[in-house]
Amino acid sequence: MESELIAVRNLRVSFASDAGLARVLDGVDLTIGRGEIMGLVGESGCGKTTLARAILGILPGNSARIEAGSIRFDGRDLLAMDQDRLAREVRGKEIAYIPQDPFTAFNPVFTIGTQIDDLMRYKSPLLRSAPQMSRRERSRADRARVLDLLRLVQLPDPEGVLRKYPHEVSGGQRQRLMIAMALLPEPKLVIADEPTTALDVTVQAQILKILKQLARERGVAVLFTTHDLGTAYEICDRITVMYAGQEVEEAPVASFFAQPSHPYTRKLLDSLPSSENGIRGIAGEIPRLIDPPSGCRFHPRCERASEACRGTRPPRDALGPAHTVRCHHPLIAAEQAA
Ligand SMILES: Nc1ncnc2c1ncn2[C@@H]1O[C@H](COP(=O)(O)OP(=O)(O)OP(=O)(O)O)[C@@H](O)[C@H]1O
Repeated sequence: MESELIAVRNLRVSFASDAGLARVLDGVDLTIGRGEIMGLVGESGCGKTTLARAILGILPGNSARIEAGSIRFDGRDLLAMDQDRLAREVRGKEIAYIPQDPFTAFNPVFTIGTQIDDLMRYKSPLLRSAPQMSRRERSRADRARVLDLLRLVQLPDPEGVLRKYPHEVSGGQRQRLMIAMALLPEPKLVIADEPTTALDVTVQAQILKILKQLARERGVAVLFTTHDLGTAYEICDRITVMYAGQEVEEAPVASFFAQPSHPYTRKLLDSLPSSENGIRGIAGEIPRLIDPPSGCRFHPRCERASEACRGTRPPRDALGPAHTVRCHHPLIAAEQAA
């Protein structure tokens, strides 16, 4: 792994609901290196979006509670930072966001150009790198950068696109716009939350290729959440697997597919559709997060589970320099790992 950009440690987040307190993140650890593309995978409801939102500092204030943990980003603890400073200096600047549904991210009553100009007024990297520039010079320079980036995300007729309203461009074009807008402030980390689920498969592949290429060229790290292991294989350097609010394995892509160590990772891989097995689900059910299983939350669905798994959550064991697993009975032990 490159040098560390973000380190989430022991993050605990609960949501209050009428049915009780749901422990949605239960002591999550996650590390992403500079310029690294990290995939966050796991079944629906395992906490991927909640983790992404906690990093962005946009958990719903009325129901979510951060109970413990730290999020160190480029030398600062985001959870200890003043909320206004976080909004002014970090969110949308150093950490950018590409949402699942690009349509709701745009305001329907303004042209795309107006919305990009507004973004640049507050988030232009020139505010930092060339503070002496007049506003007019800055907006001219920003406009040139915007057009360059729109060409790089392969939008036809970039000038024309800027004059359009969000409903006048296709879903794929809106998502290309979101990638360009996320990269404009020159962030260090982009959080892409299932950025292509709303698109058809061919457009998905093109967009992911563009995201990967631009992130690589600019040395931007990406946290990429997805249900789809095939997509994670295509674009990620490493993959973190979450199960019911706990991270269970973090591995470089090659080891993830060749040497999965956590039984849940193995089952996720076995559930990929194949010509021999068809589609095989994972036996058992995801636990309720209001009264989750003790110890390792996967133990009720795990054939290898023992008393130890019911009793305590396994520690994070290193299998290799960038490969860790939390399991009392891992499929691959440290001495066998590549
Ligand atoms: N605002 C909220 N209030 C109460 N519970 C919530 C809230 N947001 C999320 N949750 C609960 O937190 C859990 C994790 O949800 P989250 O959206 O983080 O999962 P996910 O892995 O991103 O799922 P998906 O892949 O379906 O998007 C779920 O049980 C969900 O019901």
